[in-house]
Amino acid sequence: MKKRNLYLKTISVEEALEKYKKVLETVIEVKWERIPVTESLNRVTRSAVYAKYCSPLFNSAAMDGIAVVTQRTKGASEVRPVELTEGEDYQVVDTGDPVSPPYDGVIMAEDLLETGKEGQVRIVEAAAPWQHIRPIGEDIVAGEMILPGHHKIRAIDVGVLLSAGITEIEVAVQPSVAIFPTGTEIIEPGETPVEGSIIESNSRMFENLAREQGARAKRFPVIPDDYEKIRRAVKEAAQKYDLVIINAGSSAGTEDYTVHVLRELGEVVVHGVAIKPGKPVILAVVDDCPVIGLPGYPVSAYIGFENFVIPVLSMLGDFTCRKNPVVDAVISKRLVSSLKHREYIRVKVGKVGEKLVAAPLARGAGAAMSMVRADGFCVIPQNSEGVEASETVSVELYRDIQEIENTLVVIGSHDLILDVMADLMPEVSRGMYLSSTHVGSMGGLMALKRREAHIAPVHLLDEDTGVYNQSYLKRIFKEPMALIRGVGRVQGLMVKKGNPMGICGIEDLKRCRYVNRQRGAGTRILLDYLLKKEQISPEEISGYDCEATTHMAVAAQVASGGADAGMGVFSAAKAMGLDFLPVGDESYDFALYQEDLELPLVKCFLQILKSERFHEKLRELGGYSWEEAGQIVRIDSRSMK
Ligand SMILES: Nc1nc2c(c(=O)[nH]1)N[C@H]1C(S)=C(S)[C@@H](COP(=O)(O)OP(=O)(O)OC[C@H]3O[C@@H](n4cnc5c(N)ncnc54)[C@H](O)[C@@H]3O)O[C@H]1N2
Ligand code: MOO
Repeated sequence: MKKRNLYLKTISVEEALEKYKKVLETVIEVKWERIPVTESLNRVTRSAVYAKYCSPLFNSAAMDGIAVVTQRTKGASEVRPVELTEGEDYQVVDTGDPVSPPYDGVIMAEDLLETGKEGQVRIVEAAAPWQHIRPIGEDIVAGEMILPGHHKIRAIDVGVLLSAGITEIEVAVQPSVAIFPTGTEIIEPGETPVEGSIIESNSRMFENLAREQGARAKRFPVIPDDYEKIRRAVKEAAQKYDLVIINAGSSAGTEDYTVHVLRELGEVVVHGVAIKPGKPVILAVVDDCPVIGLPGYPVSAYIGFENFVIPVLSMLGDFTCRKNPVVDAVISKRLVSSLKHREYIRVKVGKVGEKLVAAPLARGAGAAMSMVRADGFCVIPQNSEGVEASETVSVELYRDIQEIENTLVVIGSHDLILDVMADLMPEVSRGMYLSSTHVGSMGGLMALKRREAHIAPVHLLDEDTGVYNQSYLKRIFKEPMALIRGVGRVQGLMVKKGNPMGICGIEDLKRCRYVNRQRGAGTRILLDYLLKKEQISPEEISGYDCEATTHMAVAAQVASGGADAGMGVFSAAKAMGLDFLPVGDESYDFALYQEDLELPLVKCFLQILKSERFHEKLRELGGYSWEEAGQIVRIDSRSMK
């Protein structure tokens, strides 16, 4: 068996960083260069910058009008106007023109009266000395400090530097970063993947993250898992670049060479940090150059970059580490975490009433889409076992709070139409968004009850009446509720193309591997109802306990051969190229408090449901009906008693 590389994961992020910084302080230093001010945006000043010239450079008119000898305007009033003569008492000036002795004040053009004579004006109010004159140095005085050292130059700074006569400035050299993706299974984007190929993506994410920080990044082609090739690349890059990032091969795999290479070439200061995702980070130094090994999984890679690469770039480029705003939010479901590490859980955040609500997304280190969907990270500290639903947590935001406040929070049963609606929301009403989290119909109603969602999409069959949704709202809520009618949709069994198992109905599930939905999902309730009708017990279904949380996840499981059948909507089967055997029609509606019907976000939602654009999309997806979409059913539980 090939040698594995077991690493420690007990050191905290802070300890690891401190240890690394201590070593780096002895080997790296910020480099400086002089550049034109016109190209200095976002660069960092070395030391304080002082004005060369005053601004304004001379006493100047602040208004269009005439520059006057104020002494001669004395006593002017409505009853005793004063007439002034050009060349003697005044001179015509425009805003910004110099005003020099004997002139010592400016009268605005609109305060001048005609006398009918060329070169003469009449005034009815005296001018005070220095009136409407910007004195020399009013804005900037020569010798005054304009910017301090270690300051990131902004657009306004560029303007002021130039007005003060500064054309060149000494700034930190932008750190240069070499990025090496590694892995024999990794192919370049655009190449055709075969089984086992992974399309290279991390290096491009690093490249852009580094640029966002103000560094210069050079991305190299993928290096296969070959000790010698990796060694040569790192050795060479460490001579030429300020920082080297080597991606993947950081953990315990038989072909994870990174740490061995770095040990041979230099010093590995840290391997493994108590952080999840991102554990197998490597912090090393080769020939006085920091070399950081980041894990291969995209989320781990991102978190490793934020926590370790950015601080090192800040040391190299004299940047201040950018910090995302941290807010308090209520977590929408229980989260269990290990005591051993700090965990970064991606969350969607929305504002319902006065509180911010964070809904956790997929936790896997490979779930890059969870980062695309997320509005921030909920950070569960090391030594914490997790948090209960409705507890307050800290969320590090990376989306604008204003956008979050303009987001309709939809939590409940999943359907592909929610993605379509989220796409249409800003199109129908600019600046409005929709975020959806999928926890099943009952989960959605519970979120609504805790006032953590605006809207809960539901499809819950009342087994006694055969009517969908209404009886559940009456039973669960005391408040006046409303049901916005959504779509009718066909539920059915999804099976592999050509139906190789010859599945015809519920009875046939007894002889195949099934993939179920999670407890509380309407689709699962429908299955239970159908099983009961056919007098089949869940134990007779192999895979009854195997759960997926969305229609698409069920369809993907069947498509990949992980299961023979699963239940879901037609559109999911179509999207995954599966055969579909209808078992019934159901109503997929939206529950909310009646008082929320007036919210602008809800009005926009209603508008979408009734729009032709939306119906067109439903037609494309297939398997839906929408005659009643957008109709409102008011449900008042008291009135039924
Ligand atoms: N026995 C153990 N196995 C693993 C451990 C462990 O402690 N013991 N740690 C796990 C953890 S945690 C992580 S994170 C990963 C890190 O793995 P590596 O850094 O060694 O990376 P690889 O195994 O080469 O790749 C992981 C994954 O990421 C994909 N990948 C790699 N490079 C790229 C790229 N440039 N762009 C996109 N995706 C990339 C790669 O194909 C793999 O799917 O190790 C666990 N294992
Ligand atoms: O560190 Mo790994 O990123 O936990 O999955």
